[in-house]
Amino acid sequence: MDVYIVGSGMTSLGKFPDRPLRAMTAMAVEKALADSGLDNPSSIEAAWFSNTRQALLEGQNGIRGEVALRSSGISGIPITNVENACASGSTGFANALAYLKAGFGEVALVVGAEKMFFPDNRDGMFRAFKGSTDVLEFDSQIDALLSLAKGMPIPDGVEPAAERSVFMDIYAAFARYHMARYGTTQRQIAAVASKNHHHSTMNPDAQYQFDLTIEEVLADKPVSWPFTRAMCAPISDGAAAMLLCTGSALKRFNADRAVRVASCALVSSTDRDPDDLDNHVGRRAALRAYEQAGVGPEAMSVAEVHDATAFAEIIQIENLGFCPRGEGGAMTDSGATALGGRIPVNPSGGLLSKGHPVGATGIIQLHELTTQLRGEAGARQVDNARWAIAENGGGFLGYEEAATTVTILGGE
Ligand SMILES: CC(=O)SCCNC(=O)CCNC(=O)[C@H](O)C(C)(C)COP(=O)(O)OP(=O)(O)OC[C@H]1O[C@@H](n2cnc3c(N)ncnc32)[C@H](O)[C@@H]1OP(=O)(O)O
Repeated sequence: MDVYIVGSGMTSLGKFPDRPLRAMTAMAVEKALADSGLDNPSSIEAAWFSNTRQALLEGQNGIRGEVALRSSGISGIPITNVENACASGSTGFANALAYLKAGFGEVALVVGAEKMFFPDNRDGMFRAFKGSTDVLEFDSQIDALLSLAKGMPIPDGVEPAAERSVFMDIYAAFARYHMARYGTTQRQIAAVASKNHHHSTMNPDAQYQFDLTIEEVLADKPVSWPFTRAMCAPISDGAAAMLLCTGSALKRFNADRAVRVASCALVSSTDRDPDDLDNHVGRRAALRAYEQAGVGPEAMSVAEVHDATAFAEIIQIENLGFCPRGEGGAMTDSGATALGGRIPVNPSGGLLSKGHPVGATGIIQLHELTTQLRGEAGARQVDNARWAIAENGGGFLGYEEAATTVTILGGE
């Protein structure tokens, strides 16, 4: 059974100390409903609500979805709260898709909302990231990662930032491993950041809309070597919402603007050998999504990948099969992943520059791809976009993200 995206909306992203989670949720839902042509939510049969940190930072309880959606007039229907670290948005999407494909209903809503910026609680703001790891095994897992990275030692005199998310250290260790094994350079990692910052100058919803040259990225404040601040996703507030329906309900919406969901593969990490990148969680998700959709990487027109750090984009374009293993840095250097290149990656500006409100990110990526496939992306529009792919990863377990979703849209 085919499922379609028939309504999509997001808030602008940024640091909004005066904007509570409920207000952002209501803004995103209102936009998605308006986009779908519905003037009220009464035909929504089930909803998924993705959020990772309000329980930690605001003492909210476990019924965030029921609470936040009530002000949008959504109640009485099944509402499922989703927490799967930075992959929460796409996990909600995968579950809504399964519900529709199984025939339980015809119209479903997926919402991701996150409030991360608490200027009066900076310590808590950074500490909350650790909740997306195995906190009981954390020290031994970090030690294992650091030993993996020892082939590329941190240069003398480079100090980490005093305040940072633990994920910047985790991704830095992965990056150093990749540098030692494949010769990836810090400059190539900076090139990803420079490209994505340039893309975000064309995205009015992006948190940062300024250009940064590779030299400016390299000269920014060190966070965790090889990363500077401009190579790290920022602290962001924001929300996104999406209405999905089955083919049988499509006639109730504007079918011309509907976007088909071709596949969606959610997988979790394994105890793989650290050198066995053929079984990397991102690679396994990509292979499964391509198989379900019946297409391969060569068919893709545009991608949104989870660049929580600039290095992450390098390994994920390898996992998605856009280039051979180890050549993600060289592919970035070639310009193939920039707008106008062979396969533009993160035309939205990516997490690095558009922003990364973690529980909402998976849906924000799909919002961008929906906009691209509809031909409505303005200055950042990818020519003749027909197939689009998103990769959304979250948490840390073993030697990889704890969860990864790859979703393919379009093809009709
Ligand atoms: C699987 C996963 O997805 S894990 C990833 C989850 N997300 C994270 O872990 C978040 C990682 N980020 C961080 O830890 C922090 O944002 C840091 C350490 C990179 C930067 O923190 P700070 O130095 O405190 O910077 P701060 O957030 O106060 O920003 C200060 C200024 O730096 C600049 N800046 C911050 N981030 C960026 C960026 N990505 N690009 C360009 N400029 C930036 C902005 O001008 C910002 O100004 P603003 O406050 O008006 O927005």
